Amino acid sequence: MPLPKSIATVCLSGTLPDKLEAAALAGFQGIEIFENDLLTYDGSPEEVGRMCADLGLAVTIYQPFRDFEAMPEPQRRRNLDRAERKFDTMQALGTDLILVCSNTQPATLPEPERAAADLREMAERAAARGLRVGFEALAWGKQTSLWRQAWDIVHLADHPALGLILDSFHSLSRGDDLAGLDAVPSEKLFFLQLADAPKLSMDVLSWSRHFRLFPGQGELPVGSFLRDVLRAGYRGPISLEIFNDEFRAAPVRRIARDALRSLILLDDEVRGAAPPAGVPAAALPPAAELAGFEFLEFAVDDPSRGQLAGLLGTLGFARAGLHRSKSVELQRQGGVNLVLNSEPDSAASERFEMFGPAVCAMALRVDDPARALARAQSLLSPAWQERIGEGEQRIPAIRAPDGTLIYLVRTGSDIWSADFNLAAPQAAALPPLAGIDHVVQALAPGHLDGFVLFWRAVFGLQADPVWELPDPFGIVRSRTLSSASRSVRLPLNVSESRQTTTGRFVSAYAGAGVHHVAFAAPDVSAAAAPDAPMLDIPENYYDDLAARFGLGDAQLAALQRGHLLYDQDAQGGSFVHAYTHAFQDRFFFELVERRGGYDQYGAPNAAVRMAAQARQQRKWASGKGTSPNPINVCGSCARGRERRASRPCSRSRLTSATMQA
Ligand SMILES: O=C(O)c1ccc(O)c(O)c1
Ligand SMILES: [Mg+2]
Repeated sequence: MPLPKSIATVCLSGTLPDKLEAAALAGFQGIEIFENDLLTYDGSPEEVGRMCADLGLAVTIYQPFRDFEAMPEPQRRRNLDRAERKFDTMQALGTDLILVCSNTQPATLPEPERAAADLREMAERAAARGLRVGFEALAWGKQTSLWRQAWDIVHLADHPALGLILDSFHSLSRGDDLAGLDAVPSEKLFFLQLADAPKLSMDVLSWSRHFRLFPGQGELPVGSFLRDVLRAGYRGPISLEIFNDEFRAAPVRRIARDALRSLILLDDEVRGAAPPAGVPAAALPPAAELAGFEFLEFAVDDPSRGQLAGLLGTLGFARAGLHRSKSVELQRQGGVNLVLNSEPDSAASERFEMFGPAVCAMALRVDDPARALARAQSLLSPAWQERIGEGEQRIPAIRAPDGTLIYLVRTGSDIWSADFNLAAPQAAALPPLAGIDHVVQALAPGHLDGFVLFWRAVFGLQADPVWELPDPFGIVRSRTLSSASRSVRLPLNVSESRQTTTGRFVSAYAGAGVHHVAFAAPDVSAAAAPDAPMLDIPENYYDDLAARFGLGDAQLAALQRGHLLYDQDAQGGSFVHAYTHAFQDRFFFELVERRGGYDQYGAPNAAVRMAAQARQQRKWASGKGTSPNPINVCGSCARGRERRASRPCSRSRLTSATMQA
């Protein structure tokens, strides 16, 4: 049996009914009613209680009750009167548990005995109505800020209707752990709130109120926290309490689904390898073993298909096959398969019509597609059944949060000969590419955490901490996901600015999508044809390289000649890479060579790349230079519709932003 799952209304956006409906729809069994959500709602607590019951949601807790314990008179008496009124509210809502968070008032007395006496009195009054009181240490509480202090008070008060509430954020943000929790009788563990967060150095109150994340999105050891709580005998609901500015501004159903996905994953992780005694083992199918990308698929129309094939040709790609029945071709270079799809009335054409040329699907090599699909479904990612023609094979698929199709291909299987007329292999013009090294996605603001969770949960990828990359027109935040074997690497970029290369891509594309694809080249300096449209890198960059790494003149000259960028890691590994110009101001390609176990992405070079792209973009926009890819972009709104000169932009004047080739 999975643990019962609950969520606090404060995690979600919208009105109280919106929040309740979204929580129920996602599949939660319980809801914490956050006081502010009730105070600002214009229905009675009875109505709210009925709404919850109709939606099948148990009201797990009413919270918070603030600044209660250890106050001098006359506040002490007033607080007890206030408690009685909240008991009325609880009874109307249909919950028996209230959360008292530790007092933050400067006037709180430093007397645990007084705190215990007050909480005992409150619990006595609660018990008279069949209600219970749980005490939680806020990390910034005036006298009580650690769970052990809260427990000492609860222990001292010694009332059956008074217990302890644990909140992972308050403990983990302080670097505290749960050593000693075994000594707390399990019936005294009244409730458990879970929250993750990125590691930030800031005051803990602001950190808590704005930057909490769902478990699995941040960097706190929430899994081992939960494991310890279960070991101590807690068997109540696990409840999310996330204060996050982005979540409160996002569509409520998306966030509610992310929330439940995070708890399903956490529940599974905790019960996976070594479930605490008496807790049943995990039930999710294990994550797939990934063996890289079988292909990426681009949505194109006929003209852009030819143009894209042209650009790919400069990197040594050649047409390796045509689909038997559809307007689809396979471009191949060594171990890289790219599918160009211009079939009308398909998922690809739908994407193309909305956004212009774009990656519409990726195929991952997995050890067991059926198991990978079952895991995805358990984690709230339903199967996607793409329309297929008669006699064509069906490849299991799901959709990423941005709608990109993710095909699940059995490692080592041949998916090509059945549906494609394959050309006889030709002598390659350039040394073969080893494969797809990484695929970078640009996300709209507010989408990073949801994407991280999706990839971590469904495919078991690991997430690195966030990097901040300076674009000339704003900051790009980047977080990389990768499989343990590093066969799949997915950096995710997000930018608040619409002017950064990430921001311009996202606004042109009206959402998220693949922004660049990096190919693994055994020798980057030989991986592009002389006519490949490679991004110019300024001389200053090479001067700095010489200074930073002490490279010899010949090596520097070779790097500069090839428009190559360079990085080294502390272990002596190095990275040589180069970028193409963007295709139709959308996505671009990178060639990368990893030497000596280098495991990063050349982040120190990102600023140089983004500045070069911005410079190139301006050149084209001002009519200087020739874009390798003909495109008309609307100067003011930069939307995808403007890809065709013949179709004027509905939102503003169409300007020919780049020269026609
Ligand atoms: O930020 C707060 O005030 C607050 C209130 C109630 C909680 O349970 C909590 O963890 C934090
Ligand atoms: Mg809490």
